[in-house]
Amino acid sequence: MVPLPVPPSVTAILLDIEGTTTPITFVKDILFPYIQDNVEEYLHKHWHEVECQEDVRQLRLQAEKDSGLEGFVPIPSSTDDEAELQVIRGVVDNVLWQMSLNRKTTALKQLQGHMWRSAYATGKVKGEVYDDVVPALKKWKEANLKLYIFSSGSVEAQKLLFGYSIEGDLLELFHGHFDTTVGSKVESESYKRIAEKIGCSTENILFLTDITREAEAARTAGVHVALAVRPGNAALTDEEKSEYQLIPSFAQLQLPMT
Ligand SMILES: CSCCC(=O)C(=O)COP(=O)(O)O
Ligand SMILES: [Mg+2]
Repeated sequence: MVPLPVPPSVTAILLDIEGTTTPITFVKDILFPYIQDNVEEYLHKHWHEVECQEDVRQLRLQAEKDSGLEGFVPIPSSTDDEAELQVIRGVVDNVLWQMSLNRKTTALKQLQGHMWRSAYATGKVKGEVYDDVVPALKKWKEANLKLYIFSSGSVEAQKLLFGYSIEGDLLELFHGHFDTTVGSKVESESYKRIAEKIGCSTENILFLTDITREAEAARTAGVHVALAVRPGNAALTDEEKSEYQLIPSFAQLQLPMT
């Protein structure tokens, strides 16, 4: 295992989830099918609740932006009671359409986070993390590094995954969580905003992710980056392999003075 020295300027480690702390298969084979199988029932059950109506309002706002996209599925806008079933059907179809494209819209991610609550709370689902993750996070925290998550999954979804993980409640390891409300993961500005919110410079942050476009955006902002190479992640080109530091395991990161 080739050690990767953490630059001495780094005081915070920012972590992606899917493909970095957690297998892509957990998201694709467990979390997403849970939404696809339960979204219709969930909407019927919670339709008149404030939170659910706010989720639907956000999905409608997103749908207005998406109307020009190929295959776009609209959400009917009737308030008539009789049409309620049709509106719910429209929301279901819109959610399934967005998921078929693996969209990362904030509206979709908020609804998903709310839906996963009961899956985790009832023990139907437990958040998966790779074996090397918890020992490394503990070591980094002991070395006074601050640990943050940046995922397209909503902050609530992130907290559920780590709060109800196969390794127990891991939330105390993290100083904070960021989602797409701070901006897209493929835009440099998002990383500058995160640094501002943490109260540090971008060069004080090391971002670990499996996606080259995210790494590139972070690097452009002045953030240090390394690419997580995990089983089942998308294959990297030779150019990507030569351009980025690669880490198959968090154990590879070597802290200064260790
Ligand atoms: C943390 S919730 C489940 C993951 C999810 O919905 C997602 O879109 C993963 O995105 P990431 O930015 O962690 O790759
Ligand atoms: Mg990822």
